Amino acid sequence: MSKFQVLNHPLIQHKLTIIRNKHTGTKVFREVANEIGELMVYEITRDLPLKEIEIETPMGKSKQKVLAGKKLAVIPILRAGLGMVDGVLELIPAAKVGHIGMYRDEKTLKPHEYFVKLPSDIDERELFIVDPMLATGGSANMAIEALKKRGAKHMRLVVLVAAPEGVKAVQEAHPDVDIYAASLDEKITDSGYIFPGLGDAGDRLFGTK
Ligand SMILES: O=P(O)(O)OC[C@H]1O[C@H](OP(=O)(O)OP(=O)(O)O)[C@H](O)[C@@H]1O
Ligand SMILES: O=c1cc[nH]c(=O)[nH]1
Ligand SMILES: [Mg+2]
Repeated sequence: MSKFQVLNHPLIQHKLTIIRNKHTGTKVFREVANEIGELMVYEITRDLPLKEIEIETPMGKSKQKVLAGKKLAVIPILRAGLGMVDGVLELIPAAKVGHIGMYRDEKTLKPHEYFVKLPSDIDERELFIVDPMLATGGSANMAIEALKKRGAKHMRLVVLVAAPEGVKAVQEAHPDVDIYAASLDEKITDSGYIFPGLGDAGDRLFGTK
């Protein structure tokens, strides 16, 4: 069974409340969603490997730590996942970015894949799949399948708001994929939205409603 972890850092929780608020407009929503993405990646990269190199400080030679150069990639699930990418790249600017386009049928809630473009060495990279919302888990599961089909081996799913149903669905289908969320919310409503959630993340990010 994969790990599911809620990142309880006070800054993450405070910022999540800002974007949950229906009175928060597109500009602030976009800024704060990216900030949360950045903070979440800070929290989950604590296990990145380091190596020692020799450098020279103004005082003389010394062995010091740098990242060991593990290859990383950020994979936003379009559209809403785009709202976390810039935040992630603030901390890991050398990461490659792969895109997976997915939309959920409003009636059936079933996901449909419409675009996949990934770094060619996807099989060598540790992937951070980002999407603000994990509701039924259908979109995340289809994105993970699309990645695995193309050779991806190591990936984690990073979401802002998760519903219990979505966490269970991903854990059952992909026990090798750890899930990180800023919140585990109560439920999915009859219309397929997470409650209390934050509404339609894509529409709020891009102002399409
Ligand atoms: O867990 P699920 O039940 O699959 O729902 C979650 C998905 O729904 C939203 O995308 P949406 O289909 O609204 O597309 P958009 O990002 O283009 O708005 C969201 O960004 C997730 O990808
Ligand atoms: O609450 C939800 C569920 C799916 N997609 C969203 O954007 N919001
Ligand atoms: Mg949407």
